[in-house]
Amino acid sequence: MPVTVDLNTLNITTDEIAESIKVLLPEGCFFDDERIKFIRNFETIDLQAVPGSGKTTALLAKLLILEKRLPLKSNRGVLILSHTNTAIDEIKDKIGKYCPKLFSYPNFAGTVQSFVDQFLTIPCYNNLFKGKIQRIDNEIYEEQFEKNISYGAKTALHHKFQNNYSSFIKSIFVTNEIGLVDVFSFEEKIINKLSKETPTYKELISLKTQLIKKGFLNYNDAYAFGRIYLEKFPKIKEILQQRFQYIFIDEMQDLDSQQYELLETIFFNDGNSKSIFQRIGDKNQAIYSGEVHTDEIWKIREGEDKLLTINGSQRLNPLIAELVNCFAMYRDADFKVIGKNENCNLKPHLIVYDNSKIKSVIPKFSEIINNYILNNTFTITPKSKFKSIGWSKHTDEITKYKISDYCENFIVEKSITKIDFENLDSYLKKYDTEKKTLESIRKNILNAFIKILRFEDIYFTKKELLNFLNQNDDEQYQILKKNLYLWSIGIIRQNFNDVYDSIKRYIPQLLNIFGKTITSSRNFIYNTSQLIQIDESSMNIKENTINIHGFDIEIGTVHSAKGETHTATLYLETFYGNGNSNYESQRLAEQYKFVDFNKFDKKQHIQSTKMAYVGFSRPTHLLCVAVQRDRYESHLSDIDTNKWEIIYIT
Ligand SMILES: Nc1ncnc2c1ncn2[C@@H]1O[C@H](COP(=O)(O)OP(=O)(O)OP(=O)(O)O)[C@@H](O)[C@H]1O
Repeated sequence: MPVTVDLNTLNITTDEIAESIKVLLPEGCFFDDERIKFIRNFETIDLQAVPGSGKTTALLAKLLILEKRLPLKSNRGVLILSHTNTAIDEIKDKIGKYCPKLFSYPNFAGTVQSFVDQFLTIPCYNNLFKGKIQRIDNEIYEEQFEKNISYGAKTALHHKFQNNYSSFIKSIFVTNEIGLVDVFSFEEKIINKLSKETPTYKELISLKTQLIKKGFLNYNDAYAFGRIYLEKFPKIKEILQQRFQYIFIDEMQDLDSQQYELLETIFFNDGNSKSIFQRIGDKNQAIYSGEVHTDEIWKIREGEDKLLTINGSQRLNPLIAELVNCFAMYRDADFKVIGKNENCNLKPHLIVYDNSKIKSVIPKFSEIINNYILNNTFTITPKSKFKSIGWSKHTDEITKYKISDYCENFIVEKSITKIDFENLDSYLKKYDTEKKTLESIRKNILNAFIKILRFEDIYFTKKELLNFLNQNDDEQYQILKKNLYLWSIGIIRQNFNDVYDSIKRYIPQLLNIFGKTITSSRNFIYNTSQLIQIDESSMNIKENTINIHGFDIEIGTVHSAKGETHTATLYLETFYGNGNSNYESQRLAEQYKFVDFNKFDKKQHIQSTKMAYVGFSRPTHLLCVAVQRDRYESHLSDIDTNKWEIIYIT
């Protein structure tokens, strides 16, 4: 018999909760009272909880239940936001097939960036310029900037900003009232030792104006237009509140300040919003985008019942949870990471290696896992994930450890995340080898074509290009489709050179459709890439994965593991920052000894503790941490062996 509850909870029944449990949780698991309280809550609140507490899972339960109440009255919608496309894809993967309405109009599920682009930036731009934005993309923006800046200004700016050149060119914006301004503050851009009278400063104003007018925006510009839109057309706030009745943001801690302010302004509106706005995450896990947030961006709502928490981690076992607890940066009076996963009771393992044995660390991890599989401590299922993670991908000095020192095959940019390569040849080599589908090769060839077209001042997305040909030139459309198929097959069959030659022969034909010939794209088409090796055998190897004992171990950054659940995690300590004490075991030696983090005045220690907090909190069964022997002996040798298993590689 369904039990109904009060109106604020949308009358969610226990049967509906039970149904969501069936979809989301392993056999025998359930949602306890705290989680049910959140699932049933449809008011403006924050949910803050420790890693693996099931925040995302509880949100999914709420969404599954909401699906049954769609469409909402007055055709209002549900807005689901997260930080990365991967996070949104995971939400869709898990509940998409049960929620046909939730993922279509008038609802919207996407990244914060995509929401801002679609609902603020594009309409604002159309309104102000009556034209079309070509692209909102950092890479294409930089490409256009480089193409149009004079040699003199470029040299002066490179000299001035050196490694910060790329962030500098994305930090400028132009307003009619002031001229060159900072893209975030809208205050006049003062550049040290570059007065407003210099040709370079003047060129910056005209170049930036020109790029804006042509519709080449970077991600920061998108927020600037968002802000302008709200200022010029304040009614838009109400329109968006009316459009979306419910807003859910997962991984809230990863928002940067522009995103935070914009969403607050629209959907909280100083408490006067028509929308229900729920923010879900864990402040202690704010490590997004390489820049670890050290300031507090997420201000928790004031007032009783505005903050919900759920206690206990469903992912972590009590021994791992006790360690993770020490790395938390923000802790209220009753804060504690409590491990509720009783499936496995392994202590965290410390792998202590001699310098010369650094390459044996990941194989050792594999061996440890294998032994636990052999003695049935844990079993492999299709969902099992084993991963080695570290913070630093780059260090300036070769003596300082980064992820690739542990595994020389580690590729910093995985091809699946990078769609912009050096030259045409690299597009043909670097397709998504994990999927090994014709589709991923076809996409890459099309990406190369739209880049070539861009070089020649023709701007299309892949879809737009195909639609254009389909509608305007059926013969060429059929030729391209057939070629794409043949080239993709050719690449799969490893006929790289034939395909490469055939594509080079076809390009003039493609450009000819638009009345163009090969000019600015020449180097891109004919140069061969230095960064990649043309090695036929590499095409069948899964990138950043090794397999020693019959199961895959992924290798990645701590950032890449955010939100993930692993069966076993190996945390590789790496060098980060300037000065001394740059490794986790140096900065956080006390926390390895189960002392709560307390270096609140040290920026780099704060960064390290957040990294370790995220990284150490991934596994359900086994956590291994790799520490080089000298650092172990000078910092950690007195750690409690009742709480750690120590394994030496000498
Ligand atoms: N009520 C539950 N009972 C048992 N297992 C659960 C429960 N809720 C979630 N889990 C499992 O716990 C793991 C972590 O869940 P989830 O990813 O939702 O946590 P999270 O709080 O969002 O994590 P993170 O803070 O790392 O983003 C998953 O494997 C999930 O299936």
